[in-house]
Amino acid sequence: MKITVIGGGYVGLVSAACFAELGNHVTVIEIDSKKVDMINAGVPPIYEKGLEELLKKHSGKNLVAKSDYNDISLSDISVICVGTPPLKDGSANLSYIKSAAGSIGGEIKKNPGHYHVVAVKSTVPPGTTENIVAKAVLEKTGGNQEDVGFVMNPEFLREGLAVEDFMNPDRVVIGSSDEKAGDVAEKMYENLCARILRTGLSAAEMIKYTSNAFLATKISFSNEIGNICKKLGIDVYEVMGGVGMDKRISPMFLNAGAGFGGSCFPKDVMALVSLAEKIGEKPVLLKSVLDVNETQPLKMVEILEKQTGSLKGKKIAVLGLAFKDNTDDIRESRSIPVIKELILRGALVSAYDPLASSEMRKIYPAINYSNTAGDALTDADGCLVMTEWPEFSRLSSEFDLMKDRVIIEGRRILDITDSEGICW
Ligand SMILES: NC(=O)c1ccc[n+]([C@@H]2O[C@H](COP(=O)([O-])OP(=O)(O)OC[C@H]3O[C@@H](n4cnc5c(N)ncnc54)[C@H](O)[C@@H]3O)[C@@H](O)[C@H]2O)c1
Ligand SMILES: O=c1ccn([C@@H]2O[C@H](COP(=O)(O)OP(=O)(O)O[C@H]3O[C@H](CO)[C@@H](O)[C@H](O)[C@H]3O)[C@@H](O)[C@H]2O)c(=O)[nH]1
Repeated sequence: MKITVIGGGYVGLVSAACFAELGNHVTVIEIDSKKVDMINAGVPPIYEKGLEELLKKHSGKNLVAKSDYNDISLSDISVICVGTPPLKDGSANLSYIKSAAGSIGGEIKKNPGHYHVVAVKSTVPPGTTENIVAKAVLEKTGGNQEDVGFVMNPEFLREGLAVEDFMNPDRVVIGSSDEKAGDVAEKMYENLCARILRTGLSAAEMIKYTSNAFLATKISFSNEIGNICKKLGIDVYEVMGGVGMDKRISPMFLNAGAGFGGSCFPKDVMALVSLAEKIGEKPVLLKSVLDVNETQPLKMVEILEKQTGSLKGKKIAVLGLAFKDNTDDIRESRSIPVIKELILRGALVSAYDPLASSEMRKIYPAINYSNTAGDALTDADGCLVMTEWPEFSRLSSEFDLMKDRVIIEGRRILDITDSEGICW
């Protein structure tokens, strides 16, 4: 089928490449012309495992990028994948969604009699597809509801594993305004072996927020238990290993340490808090999830300073800048508040990340960036491990290069014994 993907970022580009791999004809509409050129040249603007291979295979054939919205109503479905970043009050900024929906509506108007589905894949608060997207589209089409259907099809991929997650989803949720619209959306996935859940529009929107809030809650819960365990001298990883063996709990997302970063968990929990407060609810638990996550990285610096004494003038190696492994994305990375605190306390930061140094340089141009973990560790008075990069688990003799072997583990990734490193 013919699919138009609006927005060529993490979700849009990965979805577009995977839809092409599934045998569809895909057009990506992206307002950033640099990204358009890169996509058409088969070069991914972001790092994501497996994406380059898919672009090389499909770009210029059944995957094309462009900046204008012309002719999109000739495709069967438009899938909106633009950003929904947080506003100052924590609520989701829906201006990109509104603008994309208006542009789609303008094109649908030019092609009467051709049925087109508008699907939202971006994470949006309940009611958005119906009250903002459909409204913006129908305003442009003059209220013609015959030729258009609406779908909310949330995306659950994780960065770093995006292609794999897209191709092997636990479920595909399709919320729709009516059966016909939902059937068109379901067809996009027909070559994928996936469990499909059909719901209403608002339920699909809420499933996405609730999934992220629940996963973030598991992490903050593990961090709180980890902090208690630490005071009691108990290994929280041993504890959570046992807890996660209960099928009702599952072992996933119970890793304590530096807390959660990324463009989704912090933003989506904040948006849910903001939404709850607007309708007169007191989201006590969700607020605590964010509170625990804010203090967690600073705890690492406090533990470090307890070991090293004053950080003033001390060289501190920060291993890992990306918010998680296998990505160059530093959005809400826990390294950001940690580096800020280290600088405030007078430390000399020496950072290393396999992919994300150039991104972090935009925020902290004055700290030292090393080309290897060994360089960052040489003569260091202390080390903080911030990202679960697999290459860090193989580090060993590199720690001998430190002046003092003070290692604070934020991700429990190192293959060193507990007596050598301090972790949750
Ligand atoms: N990043 C993830 O892992 C992930 C996973 C699931 C869901 N989501 C959700 O998906 C949405 C997109 O996230 P992302 O990380 O891909 O964002 P992103 O910022 O990487 O990409 C958004 C893209 O949309 C483009 N854009 C903005 N307005 C446009 C317009 N009117 N027309 C065409 N292009 C436009 C931007 O230039 C940008 O390239 C968000 O709502 C996010 O919460 C993200
Ligand atoms: O046990 C854990 C697991 C993860 N993390 C941290 O949590 C953050 C998020 O990790 P992850 O969920 O793997 O990556 P994201 O790409 O942010 O994916 C989340 O956010 C996406 C955007 O909404 C969703 O689509 C995914 O389902 C959801 O997992 C990272 O900083 C991890 O280091 C922990 O601290 N402990």
